[in-house]
Amino acid sequence: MARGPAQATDTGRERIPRKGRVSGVSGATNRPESAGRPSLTPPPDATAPARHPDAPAPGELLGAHYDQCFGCGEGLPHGLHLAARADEGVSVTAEFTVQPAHQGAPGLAHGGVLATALDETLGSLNWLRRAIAVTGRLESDFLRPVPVGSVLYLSARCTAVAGRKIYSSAEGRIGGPDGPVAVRAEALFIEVKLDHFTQNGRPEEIRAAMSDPDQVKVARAFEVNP
Ligand SMILES: CCCCCCCC/C=C\CCCCCCCC(=O)SCCNC(=O)CCNC(=O)[C@H](O)C(C)(C)COP(=O)(O)OP(=O)(O)OC[C@H]1O[C@@H](n2cnc3c(N)ncnc32)[C@H](O)[C@@H]1OP(=O)(O)O
Repeated sequence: MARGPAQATDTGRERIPRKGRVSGVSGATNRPESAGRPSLTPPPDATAPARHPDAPAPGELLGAHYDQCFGCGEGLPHGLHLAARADEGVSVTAEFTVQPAHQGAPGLAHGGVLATALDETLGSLNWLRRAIAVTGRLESDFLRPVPVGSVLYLSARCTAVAGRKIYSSAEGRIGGPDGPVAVRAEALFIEVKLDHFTQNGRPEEIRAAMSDPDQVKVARAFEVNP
């Protein structure tokens, strides 16, 4: 894989050498396209991801992790309403129909919305491992424009785990599950405890979530991760 001047630090995040920066151009660097890659490559001691014994069988729907989630929640009219299905191993599929509310240019999906669809699909993989994790890094490629009304056929798989770091990749095809790839992403998710949400989320939503028995059930299922 081509590597630019970015160097991996001992934390896995890359540092751009001073001499690599473009001076005199406001906000610009000559950061190469490959700059993000080092932290998305599993370290040598990474292991293969393992499915939780209670993970849904291949073909089963995973269900939303939170009713108000923009990606998977059913409670938001303009959300993506992504419904991920377990696949073999630690992998999932999902479909997303691009709505007029998701436009960037006339008649085309907004790139940020497509990145969200990839992020959500990747995030749902963690349910198969019963790990609570948040996106640390998401690198997306947009290969084809995605028209409003199209169905994006998404698939994602977890590739490796190293401590709290979870490596995964996803792609979205249009025109059918075997159609051309329109978007793809590689991601690094970081495992967190439930208190990541309870300590950082706005209190009114946290209170509402904690008094919703269905939500508490989801949170408990994560907590009994062996
Ligand atoms: C009953 C009530 C409760 C309800 C709960 C319901 C259940 C919910 C269940 C499931 C929810 C899932 C939701 C999914 C939604 C879709 C996915 C999203 O959009 S998530 C949102 C966007 N992401 C963030 O908001 C993260 C913001 N960032 C952070 O909070 C921190 O930076 C965090 C937690 C990611 C890491 O912080 P640190 O202090 O814990 O850990 P450090 O030491 O910094 O990192 C650990 C390792 O990861 C690497 N790392 C971290 N961030 C990195 C990055 N950006 N790039 C490269 N490496 C990174 C570090 O270099 C370190 O590596 P080395 O262990 O030293 O090898």
